[in-house]
Amino acid sequence: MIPRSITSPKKFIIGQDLLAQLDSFIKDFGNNALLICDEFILERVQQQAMPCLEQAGITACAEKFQGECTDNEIERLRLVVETQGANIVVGIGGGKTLDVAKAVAHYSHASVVIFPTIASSDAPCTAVSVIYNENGEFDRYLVLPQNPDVVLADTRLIAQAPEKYFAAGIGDALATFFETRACCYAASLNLVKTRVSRTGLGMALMCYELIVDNVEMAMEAVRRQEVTPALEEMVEAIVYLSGVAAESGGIACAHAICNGMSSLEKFNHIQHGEKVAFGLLVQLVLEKADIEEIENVIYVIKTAGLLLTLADFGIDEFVESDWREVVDIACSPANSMGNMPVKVSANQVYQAIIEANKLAQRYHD
Ligand SMILES: NC(=O)c1ccc[n+]([C@@H]2O[C@H](COP(=O)([O-])OP(=O)(O)OC[C@H]3O[C@@H](n4cnc5c(N)ncnc54)[C@H](O)[C@@H]3O)[C@@H](O)[C@H]2O)c1
Ligand SMILES: [Zn+2]
Repeated sequence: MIPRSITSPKKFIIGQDLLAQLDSFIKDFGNNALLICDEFILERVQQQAMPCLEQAGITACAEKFQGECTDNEIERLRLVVETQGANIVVGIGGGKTLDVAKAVAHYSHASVVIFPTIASSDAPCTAVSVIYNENGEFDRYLVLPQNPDVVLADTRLIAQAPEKYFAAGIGDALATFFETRACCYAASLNLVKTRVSRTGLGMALMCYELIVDNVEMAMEAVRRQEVTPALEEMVEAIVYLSGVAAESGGIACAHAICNGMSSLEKFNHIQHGEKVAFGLLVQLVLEKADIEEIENVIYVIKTAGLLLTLADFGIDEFVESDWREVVDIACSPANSMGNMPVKVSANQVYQAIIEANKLAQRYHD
C-alpha cells in the first residue's frame, strides 16, 4: 500500500521586520550565506540584513537575481556559492527568486532559507523549483529531495507590495481545499507521490476557512499597506497552508486548467493564481458542486479583485480550437486532471469551461 505523507519546511516564521533579524533565523543552519535578491530589495538587504549578520559573525554576500529561473542562472549562482564557500543560500524576492535559491542550495548541498517579498503563490514552502528556458518558456519541474529549511514571511513587506500579487496568491490558495478534497475522494496521489494524509486535508480546509473569513479585511489592509490580524492570517494561508496542504494533499482540475491556459500566448501576462481561480470554477462545474459552495468561491474571487469571466481575461472571442488545445494539455497524463474522483473526458472538460464562464458572467456584476 502506498503510504500517506505530510511534508513541510522545518520552520515557518511569520512576523514583521524580519530582515533586520535574519541572523537569528539562519545561524542554526550555517555561518556563510549567499543572499540571492530581487533587484528592488537589494538596498534594503544591504542596510537591514547585512549589519545584523556581520554582528552575529555570519559571512554574507548579496547577489542580484537575473530575473529568470533558468539552468544557466542556477549554475552561475552555484559557482558564486562555491567561490564564496557559502553553506546557506537565502532567496529574497518573488517566486522565481525563491525557486532559483532552492535549486542552487540543492546543487550546492547547502541549507536554504526562503524569504518571500510577495504572497503571490504557494511557491515558498514546496520542495519544487519551476525551471524555465532562456526564452522564458516553462521547461520542467525540478523536484527536490527536501523542503526549505526555513520560510520567513514578513507581513510588513508583503503588505507594502502591489495588491495584484496578493490577489493572485489568494487565487492559488483558494483552490487548495477543493483540489485536495478531489484527490482524497479519488484516492489519488499528492505532489510527493504518496496518498493524501488527514493532516493534508485538514490544513487545506483551514486554508479555505481563513481565506473566506479574512478576504475582505485582508484586501483592505493591502490597499492601505497596513499589517492587520486579517492580513497576517491570509499570509499564513497563502504562504504556508496552501503550499504544505497542496504537497500533502494534491492538485486536480484547477491546476490542470491553469497549465493548459499557460500554453496560449494570450495568457502570458496572466498570473498563475488568476488562472488557477478560473480553473477552480471549471472544477466545481465538473463536480456539480452545491450552488452555495460555488457562490462562496465567487465571493472570494470578486472580493480579492481577481479576474472572473473570460472577458475579464481579455478574451473577447471564444475560439474553439484554442480551448480544445487548453483541454488537451489539461487532460494529458503530465497534468493533474486524472486526480478528479470521476474520470472526465476532454469533451466534458471543454463543456465545463463554457459552463464556468457562463456562471461567472451571471455573477459578474
Ligand atoms: N515552486 C513552486 O512550488 C511554485 C509554485 C507556484 C509558482 N511558482 C513559480 O513562481 C513564479 C512566479 O512567482 P511570482 O508570481 O512571485 O513572480 P516573480 O517572482 O516574477 O515576481 C514578480 C515581480 O514582483 C517583484 N516583487 C517581488 N516582491 C515585491 C515587492 N515587495 N514589491 C514590489 N515588487 C516586488 C519581483 O521582483 C518581480 O519583478 C513562476 O516562475 C512560477 O512558475 C513556483
Ligand atoms: Zn499553484
